[in-house]
Amino acid sequence: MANRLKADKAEKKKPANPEKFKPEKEAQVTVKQLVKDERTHKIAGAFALLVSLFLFIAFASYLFTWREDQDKVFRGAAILLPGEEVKTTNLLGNLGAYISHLFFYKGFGAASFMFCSLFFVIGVNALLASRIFSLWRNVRYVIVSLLFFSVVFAFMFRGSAFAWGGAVGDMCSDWLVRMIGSVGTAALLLVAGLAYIIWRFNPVFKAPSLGKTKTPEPVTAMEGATLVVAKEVLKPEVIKETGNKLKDGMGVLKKGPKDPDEEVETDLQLVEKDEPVEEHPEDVEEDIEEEVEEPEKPEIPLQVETPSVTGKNKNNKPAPDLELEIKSYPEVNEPVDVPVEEVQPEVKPVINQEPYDPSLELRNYKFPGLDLLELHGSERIIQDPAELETNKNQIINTLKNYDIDIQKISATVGPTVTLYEIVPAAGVRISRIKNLEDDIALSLAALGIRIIAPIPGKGTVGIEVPNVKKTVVSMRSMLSSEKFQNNSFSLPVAIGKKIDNENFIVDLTTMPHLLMAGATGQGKSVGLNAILVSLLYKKHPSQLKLVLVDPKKVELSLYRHIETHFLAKLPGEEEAIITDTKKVIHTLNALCIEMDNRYDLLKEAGARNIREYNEKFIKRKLNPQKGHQFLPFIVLVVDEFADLIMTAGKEVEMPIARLAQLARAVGIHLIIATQRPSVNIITGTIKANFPVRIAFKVSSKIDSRTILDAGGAEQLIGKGDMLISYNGEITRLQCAFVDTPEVDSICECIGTQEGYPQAFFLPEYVDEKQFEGKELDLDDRDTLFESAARMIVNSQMGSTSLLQRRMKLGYNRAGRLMDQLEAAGIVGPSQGSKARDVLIKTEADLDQLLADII
Ligand SMILES: Nc1ncnc2c1ncn2[C@@H]1O[C@H](COP(=O)(O)OP(=O)(O)OP(=O)(O)O)[C@@H](O)[C@H]1O
Repeated sequence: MANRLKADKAEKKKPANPEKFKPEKEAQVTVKQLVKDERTHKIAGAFALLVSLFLFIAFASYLFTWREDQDKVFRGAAILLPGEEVKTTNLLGNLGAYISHLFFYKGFGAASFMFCSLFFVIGVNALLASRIFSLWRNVRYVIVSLLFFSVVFAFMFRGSAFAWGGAVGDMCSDWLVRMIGSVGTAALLLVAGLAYIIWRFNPVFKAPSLGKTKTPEPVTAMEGATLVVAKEVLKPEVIKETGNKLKDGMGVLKKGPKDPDEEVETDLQLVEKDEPVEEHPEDVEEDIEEEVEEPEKPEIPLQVETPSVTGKNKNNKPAPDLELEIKSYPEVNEPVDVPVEEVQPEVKPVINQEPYDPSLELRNYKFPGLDLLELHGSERIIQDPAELETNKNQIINTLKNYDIDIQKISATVGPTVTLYEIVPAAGVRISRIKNLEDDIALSLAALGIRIIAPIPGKGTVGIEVPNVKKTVVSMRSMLSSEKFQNNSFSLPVAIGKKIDNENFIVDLTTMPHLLMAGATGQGKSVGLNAILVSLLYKKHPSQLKLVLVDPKKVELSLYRHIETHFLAKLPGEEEAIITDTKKVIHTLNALCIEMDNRYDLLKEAGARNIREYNEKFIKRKLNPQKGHQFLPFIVLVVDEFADLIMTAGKEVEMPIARLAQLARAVGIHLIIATQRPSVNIITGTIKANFPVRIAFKVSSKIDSRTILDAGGAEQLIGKGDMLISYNGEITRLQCAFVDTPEVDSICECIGTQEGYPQAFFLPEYVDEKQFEGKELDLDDRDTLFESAARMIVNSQMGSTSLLQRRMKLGYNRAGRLMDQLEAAGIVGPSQGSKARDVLIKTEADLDQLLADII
């Protein structure tokens, strides 16, 4: 890799004559570079494996040939000299016999087989250029086992001619017997063996219950309890080991940097896996520190972190609650049905005292299973030590060219990019690095480099470099995560993964609206699908209604199957998914009416928001006869907002702005996407009302500023790489990926189940302009005149707002109807804020009156 670096430099100088590079490149390789070269490591690895095999065969053979060869090998290394006549019977000849003799007879006896495992571990790690096994833990095991087993064997086979315990075992065993006698030695060895087993496996001992004495709950009930107990009774270092052990069980190994035993000897050692786990995003974390060797070109240690899924386990100590998260992982493989919170298994007669159950009408509704989603490739983050090393060196050298020295550099490997976090040397001003941003990006010359100087809240500089091999973040792994399954969010949406692998799952109600922009083909539609799918996995049809606007006519059409379950539309409309601009205006205004109506309901109920209102309704504190009803959340999704603004301008912008300002409290949330993030589309009004904004890759810095008020989105690398501005912070995420066939099968799973008789109706919106200037004329009665009259007579309440709510009308139309009812003599004149008197008392009288005037 060092050669490659040099070659790169050479290329820059003499691009015209590549023929000449090779000899030059070869000539410049120094011993140090050779030692660090990955090819050297591989050769060393292969050699170590060979040694392991050699020892194993020689040792095994020694078990059978030692007697014959013993007198020959006693002659020492001389038997290895050329011209020596001695011939041993070991399968690996004189060398095999001599080495076995050294290890067995003069060393550790039969325990010497442990050396084979040590060389095997070294060989595999070096050959595969990754830390398949933990070297230092193996070294520890080998040392302990050599000592323990050599003593045990020596003690057990004291009279045997074969060197079961070797010289070391014999010596220790004899000493112990002299000190504490045979019985004492046997007891000590037994206790030591047992102590190790307890330490390693932490078995649970249950006391037999005595009579009626209450014994505490067995801690074996769950692993978590075991860990807690272990933590209480063990020393800190034991706790650490236990934590590691438990993690190891899941194929994850974590190194504790503060343990001097575990200081790492090489420059870049990244992932350690005891057992590879295929399908889970893993927590792998390491700290690697190294001394600065040469003052002129400091070797700066690179800390590599692939932090925990929660991202909180950054100090390399076993996180107390980590185990719980890990325990939830296996569910990734299995279909996990989203808990059906409000669906009751049995049909119970509705008794007024019982809480109201909004899901009762579709009580057999089954939430889609996770098996409908796919795992797109392995979720394991791919770390290439060579890539990390090259990038590290390039960053250090580039900054050095600008006279910027570095104190420390660490790397966090994310699904798409790696964040190199730099602590500049004392005296280097971060603003200097900021000013050199473009030059540094140019020198690093990789597509998609983003420099964050400084990283908010830290005195460090971040450089994000795209990974050569990127990991797709599957929707399935997001939705099966503990954080998604067990949150109390009203509208949970799984958006993607942060660079530290933490799942970015947020409550849409807290956003409360979302603006998404990005050039075409960069992952917007996938992002919208990810949000919609998250909602469909968590919400019952009674709790959520979607208003889908799709001027492009293709992106959201998949959702037409769930019309009678989840979609809302204008009464009288055929299609639930709105594609026509004129209808969009009607729909937006209908949503405004719905919002006003909901505000009226909330006011009457004395509730501050939809949650309080629904709680009261569920507790049957609100009278449905007075127009109260359970209010589902409504999410409006507009895919391609630009088309609408271009054709309808203010007519679209105004209701959207009004909804964005006011609709949150009544449970209406907007998600708006556009591929043209220019200032005439994302106007000041829109921006001011959408505090949470997502940018996929855009074509210019100006576009990025239009969306995020900051640059950066032009440097993203596409395919779901995104920046989200949330709570005033800009975070880079890899958007969760859900493919069209997956969305299709989810919609089909929902669509084939029993739904409501029709889609959820939004209030009717009639363009008020059409009534303007018209005389009140009973011959020109509103089409709803008769039903309005019946409703008023039945309820005996001459209230315009009741008319609005029950019949889902706008204020103007309801007012006009009321005037017509007055003209017909059904209600009395307006009495200010009080309801009008109803002059017709029975339906029979009304029939009479209607017959007269029609
Ligand atoms: N999160 C993701 N992970 C992996 N690949 C992705 C992701 N998002 C998008 N892609 C890839 O990019 C392609 C384009 O994505 P998508 O259709 O969402 O783009 P778009 O921005 O909606 O485009 P348009 O505006 O033209 O509809 C997808 O087909 C997929 O191959």
